Amino acid sequence: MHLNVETLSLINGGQALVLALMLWFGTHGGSNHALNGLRLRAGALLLEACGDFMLAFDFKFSQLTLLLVGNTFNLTAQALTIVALRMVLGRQRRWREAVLLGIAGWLGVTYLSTVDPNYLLRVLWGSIILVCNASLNIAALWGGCRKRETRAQCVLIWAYMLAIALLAWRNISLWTLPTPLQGIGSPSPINVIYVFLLGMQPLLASVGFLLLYNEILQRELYNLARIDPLTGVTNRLGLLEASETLLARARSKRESIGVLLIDADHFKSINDRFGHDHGDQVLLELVANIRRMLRTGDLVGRVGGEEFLVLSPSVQEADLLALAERIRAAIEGSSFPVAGETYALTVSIGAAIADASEPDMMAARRRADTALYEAKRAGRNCVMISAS
Ligand SMILES: Nc1nc2c(ncn2[C@@H]2O[C@H](COP(=O)(O)OP(=O)(O)OP(=O)(O)O)[C@@H](O)[C@H]2O)c(=O)[nH]1
Repeated sequence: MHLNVETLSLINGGQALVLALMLWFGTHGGSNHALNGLRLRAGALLLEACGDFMLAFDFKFSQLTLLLVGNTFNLTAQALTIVALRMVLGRQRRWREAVLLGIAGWLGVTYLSTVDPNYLLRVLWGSIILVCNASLNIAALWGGCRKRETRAQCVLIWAYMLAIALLAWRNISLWTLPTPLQGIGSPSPINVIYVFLLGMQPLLASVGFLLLYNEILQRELYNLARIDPLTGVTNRLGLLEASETLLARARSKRESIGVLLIDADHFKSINDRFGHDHGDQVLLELVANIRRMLRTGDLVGRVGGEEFLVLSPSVQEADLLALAERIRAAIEGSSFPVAGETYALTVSIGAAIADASEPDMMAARRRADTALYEAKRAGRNCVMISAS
């Protein structure tokens, strides 16, 4: 089968246009950085389509117009794609690098076409710009690749690396030919792979964007279901899951887990006196105080209202009591700013140890609850531990 450049460009342009419309109309109805990134990618596809259509109808344009305008479309599309990817990932946009790369690409190609025409060097220069492009995208994706929940990022990094390897292969194979210019259009394996992937590029990159977007949505949903929106700490569901994970780890190490139930004393009076919004601010301050007292590996979550749970792995009773006492004293010693006044807040704490042999954490939670009840009955602002 023989396809000329015009036909290939028409197919590519049509593909990019359809994808641009799908992405644009399929992402309306909301506004956040990831959705805006997808829309920017739609804009880039539209420019790619314009560049391809110019090539498809090249007989309508002069060589110079084709070169200058066509490259402006393509290089702007590449720059927009870099920024769009960063937006989808929630990173800083960094327009400057993307724009500078586009300008360098445009100037280089223009110079090698008009001032000092050299087709081979132009191919090399275009490849260098594409490699820089791919590298900027890899840099944006890099941070997440180590985590298991960012598999789409890893896939995209591999895809960009493969693109760099192919560009290197194509250029090395061209430059090592006795007559490199003739090799550019020859049906060698690398040229066939290159043209095939170049043709699929709008589709492949768009699928990559959607995979990333899907992954980001999954992560947001996961967090929304497990994070308390007011205080930003783990909620009940998150605590339940974390409890099981910690217990499984404790079993394997034959260690125990400390459980603390922390409840603010007379919190209702804050709401009654200052209003609910100020009560919320006090809760935030309370969580910050608790967090400051925890070791790495300890977990704090909100059980509900003004009650918090701390899970502290690998502790004995004495360590747990010391931790609870530190938290209690720190809160008693802090002044909580409320509506221009300072409020002296105290907490009552019920403590319990979950033994590694326990089937789940529920029994320890209940014991900590009983101890908390005793602390309240004993006059509040104190720590009680339950017998295991
Ligand atoms: N501001 C605010 N208040 C909350 C929130 N959740 C629960 N509360 C309030 O916390 C108060 C808890 O009241 P109580 O259960 O009577 O407990 P308390 O006043 O702290 O008294 P003791 O626990 O017995 O010391 C209620 O007034 C709830 O409205 C919240 O998210 N924000």
